[in-house]
Amino acid sequence: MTTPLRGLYAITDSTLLAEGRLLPYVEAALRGGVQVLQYRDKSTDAARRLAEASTLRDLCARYQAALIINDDLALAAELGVGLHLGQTDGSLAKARAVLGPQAIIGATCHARLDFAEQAQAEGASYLAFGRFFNSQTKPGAPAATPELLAEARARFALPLVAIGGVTRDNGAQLIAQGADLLAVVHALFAAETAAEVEHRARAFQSLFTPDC
Ligand SMILES: Cc1ncc(COP(=O)(O)OP(=O)(O)O)c(N)n1
Ligand SMILES: Cc1nc(C(=O)O)sc1CCOP(=O)(O)O
Ligand SMILES: [Mg+2]
Repeated sequence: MTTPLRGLYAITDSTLLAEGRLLPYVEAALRGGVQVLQYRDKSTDAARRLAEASTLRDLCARYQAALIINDDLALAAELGVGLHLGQTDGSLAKARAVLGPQAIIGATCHARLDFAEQAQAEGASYLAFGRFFNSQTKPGAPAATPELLAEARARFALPLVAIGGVTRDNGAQLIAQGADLLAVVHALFAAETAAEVEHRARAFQSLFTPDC
């Protein structure tokens, strides 16, 4: 079954999900309706990264969500899952050749439509733009405006991801401007309990249903 590239896109954070929170918080997010999960871990502990990502792959499969690995083509290939690449994370065309035509491969485009053109030409599955708002997770990421999304929407048929300081309150305007997926770290996972994560995920998902 193919995961639809529309809805809430949760991204893990090794600080917020430390001390045993990774699995219960991610499972709560999946129960709440997360469609795509990105494993984002900047550490160099390859054994832990493999173990965690492998467990997340099985968890995502149970909820029919897609797992994406941030930055690490070798890990994505080993697990047979998707990959997200930034502008300095290696060749998208090579990743497409290694992972095959069905793999979900995302590309960071910041606020640059020319980066998006390039990513599309190299075989990207989705185009990620941001940061749209102040981000506690990545405060220094280049800024983008919601209007840029509308321009991208007019130009590209690929799914568009909006990232950076996205919350339940500001997400609707990004969807209105053309975002298919809202990528979120802090507003989802900076929670006291797993139950709160599930509640937040449902609230984000409701933005994508017509009756919200
Ligand atoms: C969905 C999504 N969009 C953008 C990014 C940022 O990627 P990148 O610029 O490579 O930065 P890091 O996340 O690697 O710090 C992303 N991870 N996911
Ligand atoms: C990993 C990442 N990349 C960004 C970009 O703009 O490229 S913003 C970002 C962090 C997103 O986390 P939060 O939802 O907590 O702001
Ligand atoms: Mg990266």
